[in-house]
Amino acid sequence: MIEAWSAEDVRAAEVPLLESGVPLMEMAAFMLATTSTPALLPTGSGDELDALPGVRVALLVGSGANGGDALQAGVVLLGREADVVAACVSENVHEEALAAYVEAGGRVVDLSAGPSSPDWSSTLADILASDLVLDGLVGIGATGPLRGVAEDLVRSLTGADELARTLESTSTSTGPGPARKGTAIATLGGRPATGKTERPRPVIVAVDTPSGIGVDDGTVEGPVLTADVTLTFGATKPGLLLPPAAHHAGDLHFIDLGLSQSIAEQGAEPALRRLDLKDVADLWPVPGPWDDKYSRGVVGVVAGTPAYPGAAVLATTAAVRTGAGMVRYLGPDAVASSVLAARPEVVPGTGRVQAWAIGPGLPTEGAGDDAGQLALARAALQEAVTPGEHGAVPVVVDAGGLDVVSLLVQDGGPLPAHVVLTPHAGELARLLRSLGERVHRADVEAAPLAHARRAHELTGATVLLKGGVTVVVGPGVPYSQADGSAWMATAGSGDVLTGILGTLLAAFSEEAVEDPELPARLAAAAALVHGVAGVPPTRAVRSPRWTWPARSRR
Ligand SMILES: NC(=O)C1=CN([C@@H]2O[C@H](COP(=O)(O)OP(=O)(O)OC[C@H]3O[C@@H](n4cnc5c(N)ncnc54)[C@H](O)[C@@H]3O)[C@@H](O)[C@H]2O)[C@@H](O)CC1
Ligand SMILES: Nc1ncnc2c1ncn2[C@@H]1O[C@H](COP(=O)(O)OP(=O)(O)O)[C@@H](O)[C@H]1O
Ligand SMILES: [K+]
Repeated sequence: MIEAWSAEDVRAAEVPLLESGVPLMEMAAFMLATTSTPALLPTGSGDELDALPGVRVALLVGSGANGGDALQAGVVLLGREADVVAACVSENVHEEALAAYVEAGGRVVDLSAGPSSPDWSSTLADILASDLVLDGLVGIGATGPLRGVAEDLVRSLTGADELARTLESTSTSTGPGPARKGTAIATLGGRPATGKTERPRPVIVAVDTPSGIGVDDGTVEGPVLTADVTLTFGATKPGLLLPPAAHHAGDLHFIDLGLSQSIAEQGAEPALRRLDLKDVADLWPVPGPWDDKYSRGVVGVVAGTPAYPGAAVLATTAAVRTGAGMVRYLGPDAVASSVLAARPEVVPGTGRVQAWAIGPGLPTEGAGDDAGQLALARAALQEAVTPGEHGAVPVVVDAGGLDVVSLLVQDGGPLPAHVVLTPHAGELARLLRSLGERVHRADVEAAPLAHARRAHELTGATVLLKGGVTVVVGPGVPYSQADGSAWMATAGSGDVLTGILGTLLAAFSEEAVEDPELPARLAAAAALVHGVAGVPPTRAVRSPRWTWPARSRR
């Protein structure tokens, strides 16, 4: 499991180590300089301490310790014969680190006057022509989006038009580095232009965090240099795991520096968790010789209408394939026939269930409901709220079922945490609006955690917000899962998640009702399994070790 900690907690954990003289910056910088470089060496000779003659490195240096890390890494890289330039966006950069860097023979360019600095254009060209860029503009000390010269620099590096002008007006062959091929402009951000031969661009390593992200909340309100790799120190920061900032972090690599223990000693809760394969394996219900179909868990699915029968097929299939003891289907005969044709083991009609999975393919409230599916969904939700003979029943609610939730909350107040809502951003905005909030899809996409949290506060339910990174908020520490791939952005994909989660809730039916934090964990586990199942086969098993992105050179 990855646990992420707020900037404040990380700072507090640093104090005892710094007071006892642990050279945290030097340690961070050494790791930065060694783990960043193997991919820059010819294949097969990737030793972390090899000399790097001819390798060009650009340091983007801000005014705090983040810039200090970059400068100290520069010292190590200079010792390995790399050609290093430090682009400083402030007159006041970390004093000791600068002195050590200058002493080691490093080249410094003062860009503190911004685009009017005499060396602005040539330095941009140097940065673009380098093999490795260390982004040390700002780290956990960031307040708000990038501003001032740091903002100007990142905007210039990521803006194709400006780059084109820069490269036209300067020679790009600056220094002893390897010859570069190709003609088109390489920017350091955005999508590569299709159909063009891109110039090879530097590998970008973010120092601690990509500069300018919301370190604690994952927001992105200004320009950010999208990294290939982020080397984060002491503890993973929530913003590295939360969308939209997570999309700028590249591959995450964690460098402990001995802070984990210090953080644990503070006794605080992490700000965010991410489950890994081992967590899910530990959690997963594996049947034993004493099990029968009822003890494994019965899932009741209310999904699909004659207009959308496929949603019912997908949700029931996912529930069966995830390992439910039994899947019951409730819905119109025409849909039940499709379900049974695909999954003959599904049992149509009513009966006792240990969890409900409701909503895929259901009409939204007011859009007509010939088949009475919304009434079935409402009845299922009542079983979560009002315990029956066998106690309360957990429910996962998706798509059309979310409208029923909104009516129930308006009528009867908060729901228990064993009701798990699984909206995408548009559905969450609609749900929040129905509860009186002024929210649009774009607001949810800009701050997914905050909006999922708001929906949890207003409904009481556990909220799993789907997307490229899935966020889950319940009564405990929230989760963020990023296990799938963009190939999963396809109609029907969410119906499968509903079925998977239905099976997990059925397997842990009583526990999920007793422990209000468990549904969020089960929801995160379901998102992980859904993601792994949705990744193209060659990527299905990802190495837990950090590997360089394929586009790095040599
Ligand atoms: N967590 C750890 O264990 C360690 C942290 N270290 C480094 O120390 C960093 C934190 O250093 P600092 O506290 O000095 O803070 P930063 O270096 O992250 O940023 C503070 C500086 O950036 C400026 N700044 C703040 N917001 C800005 C914005 N939006 N736009 C432009 N400039 C902005 C401030 O004026 C200040 O000078 C970490 O990110 C990490 O890189 C390492 O040196 C050692 C170990
Ligand atoms: N870009 C992406 N990368 C990874 N997963 C994605 C991406 N886009 C969507 N997904 C996942 O695909 C599923 C889509 O679900 P949903 O939007 O409900 O689709 P539908 O309603 O058609 O079933 C969600 O689980 C979501 O997390
Ligand atoms: K940074």
